[in-house]
Amino acid sequence: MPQSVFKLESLLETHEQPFMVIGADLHVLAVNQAWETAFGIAREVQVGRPCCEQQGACRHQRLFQTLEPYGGIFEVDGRKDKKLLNVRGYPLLDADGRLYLGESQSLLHKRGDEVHQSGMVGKSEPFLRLKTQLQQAAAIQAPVLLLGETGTGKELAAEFIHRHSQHAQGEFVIADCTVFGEDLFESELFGHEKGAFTGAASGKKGLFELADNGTLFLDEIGELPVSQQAKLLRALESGQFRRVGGTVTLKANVRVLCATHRNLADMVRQGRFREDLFYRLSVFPIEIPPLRERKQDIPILVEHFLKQFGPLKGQHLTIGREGLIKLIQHGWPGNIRELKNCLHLATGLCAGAIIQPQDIHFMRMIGEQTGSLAMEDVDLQQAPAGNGGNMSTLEQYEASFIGSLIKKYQGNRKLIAAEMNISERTLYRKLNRLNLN
Ligand SMILES: Nc1ncnc2c1ncn2[C@@H]1O[C@H](COP(=O)(O)OP(=O)(O)OP(=O)(O)O)[C@@H](O)[C@H]1O
Repeated sequence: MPQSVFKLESLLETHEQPFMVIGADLHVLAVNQAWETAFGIAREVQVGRPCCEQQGACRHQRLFQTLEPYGGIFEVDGRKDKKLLNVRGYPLLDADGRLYLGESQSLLHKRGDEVHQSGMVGKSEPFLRLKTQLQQAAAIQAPVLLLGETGTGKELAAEFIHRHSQHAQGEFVIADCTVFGEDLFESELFGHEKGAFTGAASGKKGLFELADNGTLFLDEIGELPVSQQAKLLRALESGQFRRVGGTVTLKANVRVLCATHRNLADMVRQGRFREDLFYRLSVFPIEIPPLRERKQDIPILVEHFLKQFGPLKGQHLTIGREGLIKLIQHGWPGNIRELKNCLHLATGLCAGAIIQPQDIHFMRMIGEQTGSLAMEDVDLQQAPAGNGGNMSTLEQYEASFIGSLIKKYQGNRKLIAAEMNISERTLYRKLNRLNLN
């Protein structure tokens, strides 16, 4: 494996979704730990295998030809059974300009016994209020709209409601609305019959059917194209739908939960979200507070994540007092996901069994808030004393990666942003931060 890809592997580990890197020869180059856990296959077995059964006539092959990122729902073979995945593929370039394919593969549905067992952790006032609301939501049937910034735990909250509801024995099906373009939405949600459109070689159940007697979680509902919103509303109101190309009306007993990081009420005012669907979905709105407003949860979250990451190092990990203070002083724009990723990286960088300040690196963002909680409000009792040191390679790595794209595209930001699959605005911020302007 080329040296630069080897370095990428440590970045893969900060990815909480199953993630795979495929080479231009259509063989698997790397997978992360989340992938091993989701599929029950060790990386030693998977690395070096062909990318998929239809190798050569597959989505991976197409990406190497077109360089176009893709998204959608695909069926793949797991160790025990076939699994439905929400897939996103991106072209990746290493520092030497070599092209790879990175694919995130999140499981679309989880049976009761697969649903997150580790649960939600927290003990702050805002967290306990949230938990009470989630318990109330689980006890009734009303549609729930989970609101909150990215990484605050909306998906985990939806799982919590599912697990504590009367639908707990059914499936928990996750539909990521960001992958449904105009064409995909109807066939993915309601299914299609054989021959319904070009490429429909066989009939397929939709997510509504898969979630029968369970819960359908529509994540990022604010991203659903307006043209598709009426179709969703119709199905929610009648509880009935038809597969694309089908003549039979189907019914499914589904609890629907939605989440968004957007202000849907504003979107309604701007005509980007249907008012009738907004009222239908937001009967019980639940706001998930950002981490900066519940910093009292940081010590217990740190302990929780270090318990998960310790075994990766074969060690019981703790954090030094200075390290914990550094975490508490940060604003956490990426919320709990950012904290988790930060600790994952710190686990890798930490030389001993105690995480030190120099092991902790933040992704900096412009306009970041620091939070209003005073240090003395946070219980530091559990933190042992720490010591010092230095280092940071993550930003250098990012800078050299972007530098190679600047060279490749002669500074054309549109093309660079497209290749990195980020907005031009985000690229602009990164360039400023990394002094690449
Ligand atoms: N209270 C919590 N206790 C433990 N882990 C948590 C908690 N809240 C969130 N997490 C973890 O943080 C990560 C992000 O959570 P989640 O995916 O639910 O956020 P989200 O709000 O749905 O994010 P996005 O809007 O970007 O999809 C996950 O790994 C989740 O397990």
